[in-house]
Amino acid sequence: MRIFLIGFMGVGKTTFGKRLAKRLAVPFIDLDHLIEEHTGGSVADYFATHGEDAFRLLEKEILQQTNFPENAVISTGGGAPCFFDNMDWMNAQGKTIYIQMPATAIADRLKNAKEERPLIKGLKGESLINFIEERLLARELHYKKAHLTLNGHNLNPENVVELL
Ligand SMILES: Nc1ncnc2c1ncn2[C@@H]1O[C@H](COP(=O)(O)OP(=O)(O)O)[C@@H](O)[C@H]1O
Ligand SMILES: O=C(O)C1=C[C@@H](OP(=O)(O)O)[C@@H](O)[C@H](O)C1
Ligand SMILES: [Mg+2]
Repeated sequence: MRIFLIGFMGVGKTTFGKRLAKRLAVPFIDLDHLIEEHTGGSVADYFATHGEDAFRLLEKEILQQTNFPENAVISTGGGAPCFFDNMDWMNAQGKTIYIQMPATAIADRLKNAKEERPLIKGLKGESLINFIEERLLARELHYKKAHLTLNGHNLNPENVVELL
């Protein structure tokens, strides 16, 4: 089975994706990592040099033009499902799993992981939480189209296996 993990920055898509892939004994693929292989630099560098619009175009191209294995766990960047027809595309190509967490918990997770995330780099405290709350509200329209929703607080590969 081809599984796409989606959800806001910091909910643990990359971390949990690796564990889930290991449990299912299938390859793990991170979309941001594919983009970085393609550009030869970091996502943060790409944002800084080319801006978000160019990143979204590239993200779509890499997502929709990669021949993902039939059996794989793919973690996506938090914005990927929210641009172009990426969410419908993923829903047609595999099983989509939305990892859900409240904004305050996401802010906690992101406190020490901001540098590599250009959208939140300069934010802290209330302004970080406010930014996450606003974006999450808009993005959930897309995230909620996922086949399955999991609580990001207690992710366990065993539970997912039972749901598949
Ligand atoms: N289950 C977890 N419990 C606590 N911290 C976690 C957990 N999963 C991920 N993290 C931490 O949260 C941050 C974001 O995780 P990451 O997997 O990169 O999320 P995403 O890919 O969704 O942005 C990292 O610092 C990571 O170490
Ligand atoms: O939410 C977003 O728009 C982004 C999330 C990041 O991935 P993670 O969700 O893995 O942090 C990365 O793709 C880029 O910084 C933009
Ligand atoms: Mg990630």
